[in-house]
Amino acid sequence: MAPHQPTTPQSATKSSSPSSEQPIALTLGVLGVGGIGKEFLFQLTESHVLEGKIAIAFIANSRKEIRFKTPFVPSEHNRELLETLFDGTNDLAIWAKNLYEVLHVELDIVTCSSLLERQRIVLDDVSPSLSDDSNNQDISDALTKESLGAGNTITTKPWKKGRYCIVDMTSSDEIAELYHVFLALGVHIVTPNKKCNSGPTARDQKCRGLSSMSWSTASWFYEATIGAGLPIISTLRNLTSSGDEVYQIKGVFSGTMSYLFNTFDGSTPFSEVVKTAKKLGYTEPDAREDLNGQDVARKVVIAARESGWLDASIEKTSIESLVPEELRACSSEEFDDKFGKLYDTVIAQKFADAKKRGNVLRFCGSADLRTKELKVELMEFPMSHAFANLQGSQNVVEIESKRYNPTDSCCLTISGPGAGAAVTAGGVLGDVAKLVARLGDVEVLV
Ligand SMILES: NC(=O)C1=CN([C@@H]2O[C@H](COP(=O)(O)OP(=O)(O)OC[C@H]3O[C@@H](n4cnc5c(N)ncnc54)[C@H](OP(=O)(O)O)[C@@H]3O)[C@@H](O)[C@H]2O)C=CC1
Ligand SMILES: N[C@@H](CC=O)C(=O)O
Repeated sequence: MAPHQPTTPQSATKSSSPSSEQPIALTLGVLGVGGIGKEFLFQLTESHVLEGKIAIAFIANSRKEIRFKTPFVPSEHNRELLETLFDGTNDLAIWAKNLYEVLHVELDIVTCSSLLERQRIVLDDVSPSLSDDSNNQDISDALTKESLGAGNTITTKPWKKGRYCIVDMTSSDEIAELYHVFLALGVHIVTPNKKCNSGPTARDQKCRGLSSMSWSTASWFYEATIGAGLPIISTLRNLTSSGDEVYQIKGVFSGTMSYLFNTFDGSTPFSEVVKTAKKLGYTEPDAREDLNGQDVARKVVIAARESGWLDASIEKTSIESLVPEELRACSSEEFDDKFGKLYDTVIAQKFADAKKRGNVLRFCGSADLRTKELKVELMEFPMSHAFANLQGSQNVVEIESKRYNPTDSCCLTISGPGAGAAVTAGGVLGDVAKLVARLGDVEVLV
């Protein structure tokens, strides 16, 4: 493989990682160190409960990767130092330099310049022998259930099968495209990235199959794909796995859209409120993904699939977009420049009209499993309605089922902050903790 370009000295003095003495439960490959990924690493270094159980094999953004020669164990004695090193910069080359010079951690820094290269580097980390293949498609095709065969094992190097987990904190579809390869290799996935579980149904079902079949040891956890750290997916799973029947899920699924309509009162231009939501870390990497309803549509599709409607899809969803037609395909700079000019007065008028009727605006999503309808739309609610009384980035999700229904009792309602680094990274770390608990504290690895 060509892309390996070590820019750090190869022979470090010593590793400060106490890994060789620790009963490591899980080794992580961390993809994406933006708002969520960085907070995830902070929380991991702060977690007393997980301390000493987790090692990190690599940390990557879209351009670079820090590859630890011995999986690195964030621990009590390097926590303060790590927080200082990670603070204030997203530049992996600087992290690598500090980790090497200050903590004497042995590592390589690998540079990649294309998505394909990124895929190859990740596959190389997960299983070096497989990524020597000339074509990723060959690799994917080779890893079908048939070719693996029941009971067959592939030994991932240098980690033992079942003890390695990719934490995907990107929003990349190309990384989602690799999930079935990871799962087929027995590599677990934990992610807040919605691209796979809301994406093409065939791909989603392949991954669901791979993570639930008895011959596969790999798990796929994605609680943070709806409501950030709120227990929405686990609740839907509890209902369906215990025989309840989900009829409908509806609510305010977007932290960004909730913040926008809870905050906008006509005094500050709407486009300025969007910029604040971005600064607060609520928006998708491209805020248009929130404003055009795609992010809510993904969550509605995920909720529907978790409730048993497996071929629910974005294509079947009726979506109202708040992004003007002429700004849908332009650069993000052009969008930032023109959105206010084109849309501020439009939304101010909608707000004023709703107010005259004694109502507020809320951007909602719904999945009706009886009528097979999926909707994302801007709606009006009177102040007496639960959806009207939200604050900040608060989400509210109402689940109507055979057991929880408005006739006999009332819906099951889950509510709380639905976006932002702390709660989302917490949700991701919660999934990692679940995985560690599932695997048990068996002493393996490193
Ligand atoms: N923000 C929130 O409140 C919530 C976010 N999420 C989800 O969490 C994920 C991350 O969001 P957030 O941290 O805000 O996004 P950011 O844009 O802040 O960070 C994304 C990170 O992913 C990296 N990346 C992108 N493509 C690749 C790739 N192909 N390979 C490796 N790394 C890549 C980026 O690298 P680079 O800098 O080089 O581009 C960057 O480090 C998204 O899927 C989002 O939908 C889910 C729930 C809530
Ligand atoms: N952009 C999303 C982030 C979480 O999924 C939102 O605002 O809800």
